[in-house]
Formats: sequence, structure tokens, C-alpha cells
Amino acid sequence: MNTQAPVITIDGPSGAGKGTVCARLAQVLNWQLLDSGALYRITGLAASRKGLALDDEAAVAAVAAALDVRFEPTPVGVRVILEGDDVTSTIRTEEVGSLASQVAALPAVRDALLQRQRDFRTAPGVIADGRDMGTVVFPDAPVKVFLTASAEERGQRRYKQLLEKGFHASLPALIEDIRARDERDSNRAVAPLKPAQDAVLIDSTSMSIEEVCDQVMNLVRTAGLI
Ligand SMILES: Nc1ncnc2c1ncn2[C@@H]1O[C@H](COP(=O)(O)OP(=O)(O)OP(=O)(O)O)[C@@H](O)[C@H]1O
Ligand SMILES: Nc1ccn([C@@H]2O[C@H](COP(=O)(O)O)[C@@H](O)[C@H]2O)c(=O)n1
Repeated sequence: MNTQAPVITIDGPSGAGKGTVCARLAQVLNWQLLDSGALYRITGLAASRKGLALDDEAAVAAVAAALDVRFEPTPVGVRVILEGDDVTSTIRTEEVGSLASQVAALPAVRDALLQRQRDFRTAPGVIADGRDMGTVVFPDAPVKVFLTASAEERGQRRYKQLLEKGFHASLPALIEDIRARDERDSNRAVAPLKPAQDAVLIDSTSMSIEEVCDQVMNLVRTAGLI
């Protein structure tokens, strides 16, 4: 019997709705939230600010291992402080998403971040959002979801999200970006984006956020976690 705190893993491509669904479920269940993508984003940003070449595996891994980062919960979300600087908005840009996806392809960087992610596994449970949560980080998770949607739908969602934040964006460029990131994430040698063998696939292309949350909550109930 596994005596460790339970884990719900939600993996999938960019814009599928993982972050939104994980944040809602973490709030409803009052469980820990692991936003693993934020760790890769912060590593990419920190390495770039230090002027490192993003393919300098040893140097970027050293940055990942020694990240001076704090996650501060606030009523409107988690504030991210990197070396004393509030980078909450900066790490959400498409530019930093691309830096993240480059450093995430380096095996030594993934190794450097592995234990930091596993340390989120504390009672009463953790909801883990990423690309390899169910395959590598928490292979024994009792509930695993692979959440996806068409690239066009994900591009539309990202487009709407950026416009709402007051940013200018080009829909075709966003869809192209999403496809490039999918390609890099799915074809890298280590921890590629793919469903765990025991993951439940949810295609959210024509589903609302509420419908996706309900479906995951049903899996959580069926697994006897609540
Ligand atoms: N089922 C849905 N229907 C409509 N909009 C959605 C749905 N799920 C998420 N969204 C919206 O799509 C946008 C992207 O969602 P979110 O950031 O959760 O995706 P993600 O999978 O975490 O992406 P990334 O991996 O790049 O962080 C958000 O604006 C969110 O509100
Ligand atoms: N478990 C993970 C999480 C993320 N990545 C990489 O980081 C990029 C940014 O992730 P977001 O979820 O914040 O968009 C993503 O494109 C991946 O390259 C990862 O490799 N593993």
C-alpha cells in the first residue's frame, strides 16, 4: 500500500487548460499545486539573465539546481520572486515559454529539478501540472490525466488570454508557436510529452473548463481519493 500523499497528475500540450484546471481543483480540494512549467520558465529566464547559452547544459543545470526562487501565495494567485525580483508576469510571456522549452530539453536540467518537484508531495495531496508528471515525476500517481485540445483551439484560447491582458498578438503566429513547442516537447530525448500508459485522455477542444473539472473530479472520486 502506498502511504505517500496522493497525487493527481495533469499533463498535456501548451494551452490545453492544465494550469486553469489544476488551480481550480487545488482550491476545491485544498491540496498543494505544483506548476512544474513555472520551474522550467524560471530556469530559462534566470539562465538568459545570466547571459548563458541555452545549450550550455552544465551551466544551465547549475542555475536550475541553485534557483533562488520563492512562491508567495496571495489572494489573486501565486507571486513568483526570482532573486528578489517579482517575475510573476514576465515568466508567463511566450518569449519565456520558448526559453523554458529549450532548457527543458537538457537532461541535466530535468535531473536538477526532479527532487524539487517531488518535494511538493505533502499531505493532504498534490495536483501536478506539466508534461512528464505522470510518466517521470510521479509514476505511481493514482489519478493521471492527459489533457489535450486541437492546436487551433489552443491558439484561440491563448489569443483571447493575451488580448484580455492588453497584449497585441497574431493568431496565426500563436498557432505556429504552439505547434513548434509541441514538436520540441514531444520529440526531445528525455521525458518527452506523451500520455502515461495508465493516463485517462481528455480532449477539451469542445469542452468548457467546468466540464473538464467535473470529469477529473469524477476520476478522483472513483479512485477513492475523496
Ligand atoms: N476548456 C476550455 N475552454 C475554453 N477556454 C479554456 C479551457 N481551458 C482553458 N481555457 C483557457 O485557455 C487559456 C490557456 O489555459 P491554461 O493556461 O490553463 O493552459 P495550459 O495547458 O496550462 O498551458 P501552458 O502549458 O502553456 O501553461 C486560459 O485563458 C484558459 O482560461
Ligand atoms: N513538466 C514539465 C513542464 C514544463 N516543461 C517545459 O516548460 C515549458 C513551459 O511550460 P508551461 O506548462 O508553463 O507552458 C513547456 O513548453 C515545456 O517545454 C517540461 O518540459 N516539463
